[in-house]
Amino acid sequence: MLFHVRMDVHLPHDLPPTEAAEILAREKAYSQELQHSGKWRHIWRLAGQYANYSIFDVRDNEELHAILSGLPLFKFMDIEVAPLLRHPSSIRDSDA
Ligand SMILES: O=C(O)CC1=CCC(=O)O1
Repeated sequence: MLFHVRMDVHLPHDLPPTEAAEILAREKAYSQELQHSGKWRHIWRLAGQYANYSIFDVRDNEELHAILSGLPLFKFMDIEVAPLLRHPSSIRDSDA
């Protein structure tokens, strides 16, 4: 199942820089591992915002929830999820 996910990051201003750097490094590694696995299909920065649009390709809602709640930045994020399905007017044969 494909999901469109928006993540807005709100790092506390009083988070010590070393702690922030450590969390961001873990976030990057976690994200890149899932991108290599094919589950995290796309990640795009929203220009001018500490936010991203991502596309996930996962088995079901439960797997998506497990992935999102495992994000090292999870407690600092607002997350919006939209399930996707093929549009009847799409000219594409697949979602690749
Ligand atoms: O910077 C972000 O948008 C948050 C984030 C998610 C995965 C990642 O590497 O950073």
